[in-house]
Amino acid sequence: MSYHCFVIKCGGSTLAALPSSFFDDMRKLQQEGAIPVIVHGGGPAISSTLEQLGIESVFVNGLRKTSEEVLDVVEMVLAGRINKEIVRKIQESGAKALGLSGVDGQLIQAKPVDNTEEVGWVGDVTAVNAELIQGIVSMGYIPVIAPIGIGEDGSQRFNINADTAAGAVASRVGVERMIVVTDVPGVMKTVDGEKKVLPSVTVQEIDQMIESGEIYGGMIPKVRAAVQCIQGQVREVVIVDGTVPEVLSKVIQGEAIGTRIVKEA
Ligand SMILES: Nc1ncnc2c1ncn2[C@@H]1O[C@H](COP(=O)(O)OP(=O)(O)O)[C@@H](O)[C@H]1O
Ligand SMILES: CC(=O)N[C@@H](CCC(=O)OP(=O)(O)O)C(=O)O
Repeated sequence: MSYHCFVIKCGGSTLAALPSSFFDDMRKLQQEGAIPVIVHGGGPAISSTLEQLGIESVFVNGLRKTSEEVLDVVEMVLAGRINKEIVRKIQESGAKALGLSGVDGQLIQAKPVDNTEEVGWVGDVTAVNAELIQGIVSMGYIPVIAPIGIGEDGSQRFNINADTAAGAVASRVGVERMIVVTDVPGVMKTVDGEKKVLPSVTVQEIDQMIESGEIYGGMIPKVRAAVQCIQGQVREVVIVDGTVPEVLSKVIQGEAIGTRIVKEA
């Protein structure tokens, strides 16, 4: 795939806070020849809809325990409301967007995770229909992908963590870069009693920080997906705060922003 193609993972933590200028920046980059592919989350919206329905949210190691009932809500919220909200915002900026979930065109094929008895219908990605993504971008549309996977038999749906899904799409489409947009300015570490954003982290530092508990919760699947990506073709993964003005352009221009996870020399 094109050298200029990049995956943007938009976290549910920050979607509502993303200013319209974020989407204007995306349109500008596309006009300049970059090719954005979006994979989005929506964890908080799923949890609040479940709460309205009187269903408790349970997480096992950061993954939502997904019963058949929960899976219906996950698909409804991610592939429905959240996906269309992002499509609308991109269209409002003047760019073309096409929303789909991993079920459509068998975009994200998945199999049950190993600890399925604990977490239920949560999936790991087995294949990505990269040709479909290439087709959509060649027509000038920005693909907006909800992280629902489809099993090999074509009938079973799976709930996939959005960071994991974004990492798999980035690796398998063979993009240059993945930008993880979230609600913190990057991977943070307390040094001499002061919380600082790390400009870059190595795979070894990531392992140590998970071990020590300095990286926890929702940051764990992000750094794990980043590590997986950079072991393939992806050159760098950058974790940034989506509310920083022109954050996408800044990352692409190589400005010192957020936390970069790059291949070690
Ligand atoms: N070392 C760390 N640096 C920054 N954030 C961290 C770190 N460890 C854990 N976190 C948590 O990870 C959260 C981001 O993950 P998450 O809430 O799942 O976001 P998203 O919805 O964008 O995927 C941050 O808000 C923060 O609470
Ligand atoms: C298996 C699993 O945990 N899936 C996630 C999918 C959404 C997601 O990952 O959203 P964020 O990016 O906002 O965290 C969930 O059900 O919440």
